[in-house]
Amino acid sequence: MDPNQNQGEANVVFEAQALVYRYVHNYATSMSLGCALELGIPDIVHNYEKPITIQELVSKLNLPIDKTRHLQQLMRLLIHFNFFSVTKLHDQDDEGLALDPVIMTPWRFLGKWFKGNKSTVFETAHGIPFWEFANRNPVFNGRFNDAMASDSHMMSLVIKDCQEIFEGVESLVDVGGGTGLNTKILLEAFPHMTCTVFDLPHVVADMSETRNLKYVGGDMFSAIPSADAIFFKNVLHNWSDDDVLKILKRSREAIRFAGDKGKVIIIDMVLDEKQDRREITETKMVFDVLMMVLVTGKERTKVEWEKLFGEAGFSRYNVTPNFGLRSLMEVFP
Ligand SMILES: C[S@@+](CC[C@H](N)C(=O)[O-])C[C@H]1O[C@@H](n2cnc3c(N)ncnc32)[C@H](O)[C@@H]1O
Ligand SMILES: C/C=C/c1ccc(O)c(OC)c1
Repeated sequence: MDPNQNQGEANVVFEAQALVYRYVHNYATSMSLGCALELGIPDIVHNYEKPITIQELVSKLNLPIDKTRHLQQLMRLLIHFNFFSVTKLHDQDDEGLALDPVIMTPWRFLGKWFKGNKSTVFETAHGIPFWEFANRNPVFNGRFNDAMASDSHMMSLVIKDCQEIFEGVESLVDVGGGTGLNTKILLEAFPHMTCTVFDLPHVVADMSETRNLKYVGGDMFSAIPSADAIFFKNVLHNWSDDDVLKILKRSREAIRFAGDKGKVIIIDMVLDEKQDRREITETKMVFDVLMMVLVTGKERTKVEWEKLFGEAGFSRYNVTPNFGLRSLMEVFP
């Protein structure tokens, strides 16, 4: 037998093993990252006046001195993954949510769900759907809403790049607007606007309103308050095509009296395997499956979005990409 051929076969096997090891142990990266956040490492590294040494980090963290080399191991992994270049981890407090047992447990039920007839994986694991769970568990509800709000820093960047999209708008409803941080940021840039944050009653209970910021509790499948612009950020990817169609039809009704000014503004992911870098597509596909596991949602390609807009009776739309993972879509009646 040709010894080279044997070696070739061995290589294929070892390559396959390395690939499987890499992904089957992916959670080690998540958990190490979670540990760094739990210990408050990003803030210490960021606030230190010069590059920090492991010894200094150990003493800042008040860790037992014999943990020094283990911290070195943890940090080597995280630095290898670039988490500490350009203060990436600083000011981002939403990653913790992904490691919450409420979010992680359903993954163990994915196979069972495939074979069963529950509508979501989350329900297979927890017995009730995601939004119902949030409604019944104030602690998780608070944690989830805070994590969602921490993504709002992207809103100031959106506003900076998309002034003209909001300029003619006099009234806006932020549907599924959570605790309202996105809307507050929008109102800082456009103080003449009148905004309504519309979300489930348990999310908007006890929020303090101002002259031009109101909170309304309700169900977007029943009715959406009227305005010039209906805004959805990170909402439609939570829902199936049938559900998005219903929500879009409600949105069309809500802008019925706005005339030429009426439009729907959507910030969500657009899958684009051809244009996006491989890692970006990877992250979007992970979110796609995450939406399948937690709720009844999915991520969509431009063609899939377009089909829904058409079916809901809208006549044209445009897409502004370039917000990292998210794009902004304007949809017109
Ligand atoms: C993923 S969060 C997005 C929050 C916020 N828009 C943001 O970008 O951070 C989805 C929101 O939809 C809300 N939601 C779920 N079902 C709803 C319904 N039937 N009617 C109105 N809002 C709903 C949830 O309570 C949650 O605040
Ligand atoms: C861990 C991340 C969870 C998450 C992120 C974005 C969403 O829209 C969402 O809705 C259920 C959940």
